[in-house]
Amino acid sequence: MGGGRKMIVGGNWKCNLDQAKAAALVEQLNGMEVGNCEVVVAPVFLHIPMVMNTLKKDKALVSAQNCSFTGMGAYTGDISAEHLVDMGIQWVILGHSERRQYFKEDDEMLAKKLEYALSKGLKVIYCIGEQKEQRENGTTMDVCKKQLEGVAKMLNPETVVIAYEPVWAIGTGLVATPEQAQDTQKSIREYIASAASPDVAAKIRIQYGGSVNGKNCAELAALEDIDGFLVGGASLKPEFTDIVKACSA
Ligand SMILES: O=C[C@H](O)COP(=O)(O)O
Repeated sequence: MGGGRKMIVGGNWKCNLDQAKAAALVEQLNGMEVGNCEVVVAPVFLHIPMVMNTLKKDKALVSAQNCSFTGMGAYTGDISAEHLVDMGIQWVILGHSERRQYFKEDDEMLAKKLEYALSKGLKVIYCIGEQKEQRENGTTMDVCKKQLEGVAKMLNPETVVIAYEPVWAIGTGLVATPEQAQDTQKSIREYIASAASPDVAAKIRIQYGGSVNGKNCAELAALEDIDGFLVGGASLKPEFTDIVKACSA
């Protein structure tokens, strides 16, 4: 939390929850204190209309977890940015490591997705982060720079949030130490200053993601270059409201 940037917390529900559980979670979210924190939650596509109809907009907005690199057309199984906009959705998560790993989305495709989504007026949480062996062999920033270089000129602080998610920390309980998270996010901001501009770097929000929970969030939220969180597992539980609270001061 630093530089006058507004904190933003995302709840990425991934491919989880049936309708009844998603509805119960919305009920909890409707009671949370958000203060000055911006909150978005990303249900599975099929649940988005229900969540949009029941989630109070002064608590959280709804995000999609992905969208196509194309517009509408003959692309079986895909969902375009135009569909999201038509549904009143304002946010989309792009480049999550699970999309990179299981669906083979590479930097080139993700740059196309980002460009297309932004051109249709969506706001984007754009995910980057290194694998375990890359952390161990000291190439974390090489990886993050490579993931950012093709999109650096598209980084508008009004419409893009970066989510730094070390892959080894996702769903493992191995949260990055405050030093690892702060040092990496500071370096990411320095890279953005050189690849985009110092003004963009100062204003763009960088979330941390990877095993954030109700207990470790406060220490991480206090760090200069952490502007919120992208939360997976804990976003499905009541403790998500504690994470938002830690970012709401
Ligand atoms: O999008 C969220 C991240 O993948 C973090 O997931 P996690 O909080 O379950 O580690």
